[in-house]
Amino acid sequence: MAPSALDVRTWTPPPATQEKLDYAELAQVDLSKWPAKKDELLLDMRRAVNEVGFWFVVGHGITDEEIGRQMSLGNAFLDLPLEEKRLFPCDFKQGNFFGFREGVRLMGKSQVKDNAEALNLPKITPSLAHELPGYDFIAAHQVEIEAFQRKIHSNVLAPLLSLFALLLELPESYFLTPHEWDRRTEDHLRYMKYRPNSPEDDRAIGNIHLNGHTDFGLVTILFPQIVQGLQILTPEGEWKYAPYLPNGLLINTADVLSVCSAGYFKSTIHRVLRPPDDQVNYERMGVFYFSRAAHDLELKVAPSPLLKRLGLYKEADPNAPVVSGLEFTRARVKHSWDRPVYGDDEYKKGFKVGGLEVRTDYDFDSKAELKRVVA
Ligand SMILES: O=C(O)CCC(=O)C(=O)O
Ligand SMILES: [Fe+2]
Repeated sequence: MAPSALDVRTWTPPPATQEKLDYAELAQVDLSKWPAKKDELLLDMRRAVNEVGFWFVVGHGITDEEIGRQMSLGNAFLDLPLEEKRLFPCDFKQGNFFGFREGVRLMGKSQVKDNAEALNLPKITPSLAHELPGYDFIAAHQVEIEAFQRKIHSNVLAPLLSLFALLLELPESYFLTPHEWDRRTEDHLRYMKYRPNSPEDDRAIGNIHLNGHTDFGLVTILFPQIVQGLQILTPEGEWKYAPYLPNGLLINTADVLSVCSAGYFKSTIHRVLRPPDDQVNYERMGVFYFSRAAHDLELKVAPSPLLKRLGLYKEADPNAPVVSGLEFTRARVKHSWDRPVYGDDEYKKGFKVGGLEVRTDYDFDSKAELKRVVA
């Protein structure tokens, strides 16, 4: 019998690396303290966001089985024939990231193509039904994908957004209300797979599978990744590997939260390298949830008492055009992805949307330069 959309082979994780890598020391925030031990959790969060800008969330209630099942679904989808995956490509001309992203761009000045592919799925909710890519495979698994997305939203995103607001001494609902489940946002669940490169290709691209970058939304949730490669730029200006923590969700703050907090929450720079030798021949399957700006969010500094005391608050210029979350995100995606070469010189120039200048050059050689950027 021909395989049907309902047949999903169970994905099995490759073995952990035995190599001694230089790992970042990351805080762990236990979300089972939410909301009963809110004050304690706020202290934990303050430490986590101010240290590296990447931290682990534990006690979130999402099981290994649920995560493993999503890895299996993502893996099965990305193993479909290319013609099928190509049915609903991301419309980069419009800065629309929903759909399939093929590994077609050339990496910098090399002749090597991007070795990663991804499928980005909007929240499965009526207000965004028109954005859901119409694959039979997704339709066949829609109910469980929606349930997983909803669980991420209620168990992880909602408490985090509330805690960000409380840290800024804003009403708890400040970020959450515009990003409630049913509201239109550019959030997406992503299945992403890097396929092994030949040693020659990796040499040609300096072993970099994903250039240094920041993420475009409020916060990114990375499900456990056993195949090493992700590196974080620490406040000391050093690239350190993100450790693997079973059932720990890796969290990082991103551009929109940085704009809304005048840089109090840093948009953390990270990149992905060729895996260590004992994992280099495995595919690197990943599941992520990218929280992105609500369509109607105004990109401006929040009127936070903390930011005011720190001298970071700046009232928006009443004559400057208001940039919406939708405009910002679409411009950001278009700038990054609507180009044949990944990370070319045009890309590195950054771009402007409304009165907002967005920096996109995170390729450095010297430690001094790294330090300047993260300061
Ligand atoms: O693959 C990873 O570990 C990170 C991917 C990432 O940073 C991104 O897609 O923005
Ligand atoms: Fe990223």
